Amino acid sequence: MASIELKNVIKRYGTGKTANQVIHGVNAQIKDGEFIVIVGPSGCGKSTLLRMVAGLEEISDGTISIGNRVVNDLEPSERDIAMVFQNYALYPHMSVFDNMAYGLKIAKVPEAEIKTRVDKAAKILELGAYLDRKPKALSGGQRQRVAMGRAIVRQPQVFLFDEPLSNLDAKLRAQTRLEIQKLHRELGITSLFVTHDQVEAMTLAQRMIVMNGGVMEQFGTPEEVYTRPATTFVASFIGSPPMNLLKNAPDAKAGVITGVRPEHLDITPNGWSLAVEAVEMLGAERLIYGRWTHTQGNDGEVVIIRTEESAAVPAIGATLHVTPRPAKIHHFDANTGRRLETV
Ligand SMILES: Nc1ncnc2c1ncn2[C@@H]1O[C@H](COP(=O)(O)OP(=O)(O)OP(=O)(O)O)[C@@H](O)[C@H]1O
Repeated sequence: MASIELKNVIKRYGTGKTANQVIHGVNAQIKDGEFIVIVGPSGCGKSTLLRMVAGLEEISDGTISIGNRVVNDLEPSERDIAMVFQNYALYPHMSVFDNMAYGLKIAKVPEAEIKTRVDKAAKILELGAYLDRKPKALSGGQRQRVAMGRAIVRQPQVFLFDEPLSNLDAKLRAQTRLEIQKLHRELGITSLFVTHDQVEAMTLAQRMIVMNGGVMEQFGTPEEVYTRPATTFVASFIGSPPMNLLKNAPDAKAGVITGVRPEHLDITPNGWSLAVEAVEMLGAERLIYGRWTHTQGNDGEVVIIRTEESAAVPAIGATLHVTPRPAKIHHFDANTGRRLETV
């Protein structure tokens, strides 16, 4: 097992005038045994970051260390990592056993040792009954587990996961998420897990790196990221529906964005005045969309309120008053998007 350190890591594709910088100086210290999720929208650079740790992409500037050893110039095979890909990358003509054993055979691990390690991984992943099958005779979830098994048997210092769950349906994704958590509890191997799915990030991460446009916007526990987002981007990316980010709240100061999550707005006799535009029933809860009544014309700003499904349903067009819970109000600089601690 090992810690991982990223120091001012930069990635450029191309050179000279055509160079395109896609990672803009990422700094992060990952502790030995931590499970870290890198999350962000498509194109934000999360795969590039992971592939630089893996050694599949060159690092343009900065350093990456694994277990106190700078790995910038090391081949992937020298980094003591194992990677699980989105498409599993299994060999179709090999049995499950051989798929898991392949890397060890190449590394000339003795046969008895290979068998011990594959059997142990198969037991952990409940693949024991499938060792003779070919990948095509497995379900998507089972293939996924074989891909993980292949990573486990290598006994690496670090696991790298690149969207490993995105080919699974919603139910299997939720189930595999739990299996990955269990695996991490049992093996305790430092892990970096890339996803664009905020629910996956929130549920799997001990700490998460939120990326946007090649910049690390925040690095913190899911709780920190949710309760104290560092920027308007993080506030709107994590949480569904997203945090209301309001320029026109009645009590707002110029240049300050007021942030409040839909669940932190209470319907009260007085308070912010909104005209109800739509109501959505989501099962256990209801979303109400309201537009300011105090701004002239249509400023495009809609406030979302989350209520319990048992709460009274307002009529479309009715005026609704809501009050944000004082301890749950956030403020952001309208220019930089950064969190303001005092307003
Ligand atoms: N080989 C390449 N040459 C030039 N630009 C690239 C190359 N690979 C990736 N990029 C660019 O780098 C940026 C980051 O890509 P990356 O694949 O890391 O994003 P991502 O966050 O993993 O996205 P996704 O979730 O869609 O996979 C993108 O703008 C992409 O177009």
